[in-house]
Amino acid sequence: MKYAVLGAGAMGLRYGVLLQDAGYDVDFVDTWEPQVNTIHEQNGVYVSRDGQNKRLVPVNIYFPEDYEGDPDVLIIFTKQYGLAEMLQRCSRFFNDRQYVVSCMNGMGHIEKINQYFDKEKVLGGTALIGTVLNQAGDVDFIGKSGAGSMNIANQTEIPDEMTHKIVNEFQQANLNPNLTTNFLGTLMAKVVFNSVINTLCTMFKIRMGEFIQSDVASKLGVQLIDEAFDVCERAGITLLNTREEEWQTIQYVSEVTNPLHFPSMYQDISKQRPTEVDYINGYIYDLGTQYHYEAKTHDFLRNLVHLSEFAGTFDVDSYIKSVVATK
Ligand SMILES: NC(=O)C1=CN([C@@H]2O[C@H](COP(=O)(O)OP(=O)(O)OC[C@H]3O[C@@H](n4cnc5c(N)ncnc54)[C@H](OP(=O)(O)O)[C@@H]3O)[C@@H](O)[C@H]2O)C=CC1
Ligand SMILES: CC(C)(CO)C(=O)C(=O)O
Repeated sequence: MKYAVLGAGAMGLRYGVLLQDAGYDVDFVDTWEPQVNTIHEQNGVYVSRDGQNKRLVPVNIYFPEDYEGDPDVLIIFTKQYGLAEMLQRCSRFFNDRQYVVSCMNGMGHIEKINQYFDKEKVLGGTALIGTVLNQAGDVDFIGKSGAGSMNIANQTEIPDEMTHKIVNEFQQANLNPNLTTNFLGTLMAKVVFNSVINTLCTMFKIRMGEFIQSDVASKLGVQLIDEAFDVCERAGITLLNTREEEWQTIQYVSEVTNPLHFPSMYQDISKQRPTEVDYINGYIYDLGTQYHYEAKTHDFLRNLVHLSEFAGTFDVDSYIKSVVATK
C-alpha cells in the first residue's frame, strides 16, 4: 500500500523509514520549513540507531501545498497542538477511501481527525518506541532493531480487511503491532504510561533508565497510576492493563527497551518548544473533574511542567536589568 506520513518529525520518520525499508511506498509531508528544506538539500534524512551507524536514507518529502500523491493510508505524527494546522493544510488531498493511523501521545487528536475522516477509517494506536530528532534532517532510532512495540485499535473496535493489511505491513516493518478491540482503553493506557514517565523524566532531566533506578520511582509511578485508574474507572474506560501491569510495562520499557531514551516531552523542553502535558496529565485531570474526582497529583505535575516551560523561555537577563533599573 502507499503511505503518506503527515508530520515528518522523530516518529513520523521512524514509521515511514521502517515501512520504506520493508519495501512499501512512502511519502512524507511536513510544515516545518527547516526539516523539508534540509532533507531536500541533503537528498535524504540521516538515520542512526542509538547514536551509531549514521546513514543517509533518501526520502520524498513535501510541504502540504506541494503534495500531489494519492496515498491509501495516512500516518499522522504531529504534536497534539500542531495537528489542527496540519490537517487543515493537508485536507486538499484527503478522500473518503483513505485510512488514517495515528499513534500520537495524549488525547485530543481523535476528535480533530474525525472532522475529516469517518470513524470507520480511523485507527488509533500507541507506540512504545523511542525516537529523537537531533536536528532538522537527522533522526536517531532508540533501541535495537525490532525492540519496540505498539498497540493499534479501530475506532469502531471492529477490524476490517484493510486493518489486517495495515497491521501485516507494520509487522513487516518490524513495528511489532498488537491489534486490540478496546479503542479508548488502548489509548488511555499509553496516556497513563506517559503521565508517569514523560512528565517525571522531563522534570528532572533524566533518561528512562535513570528514573527506573531510583528508590522512589515505584512510589511516584504507582501514585500517578492509581489516580489515573480511579479517573478511568469513573469514566467507564476499561484500560488495556491492570494497575500492576501498567507499572510493570513502565519498568520493562525503561529498563529493557528504552533505557537511554529521554522521553519526547523532555526533548520539547530542551528545544524550548511547548510540551503535550495538557493532553496527558492535564487530560487525566480534566476527565476526572467531569466525574467529580480531582486527580490532584496530575494537576500539580501539569503545572510544574508549565513552570518548567516558562523557566526555559524566560529572558532572565532582561528581567534582571529591569529590576536593577527600577531600584
Ligand atoms: N519521540 C518519541 O519517542 C515518541 C513520540 N510520540 C508522540 O508522537 C507524536 C509526534 O512526536 P515526535 O515525532 O517526537 O515529534 P517531533 O517534534 O519530532 O515532530 C513533530 C512535528 O513537529 C515539528 N517540529 C519538530 N521539531 C521542530 C522544531 N525544532 N521546531 C519547530 N517544529 C518542529 C515538525 O513539523 P510540523 O511543524 O509540521 O508539525 C514535526 O513534523 C507526539 O504526539 C509524541 O508525543 C509517541 C511515542 C514516542
Ligand atoms: C517514552 C516513549 C518512547 C514510550 O516508550 C514515549 O512515548 C515518548 O518518548 O514520548
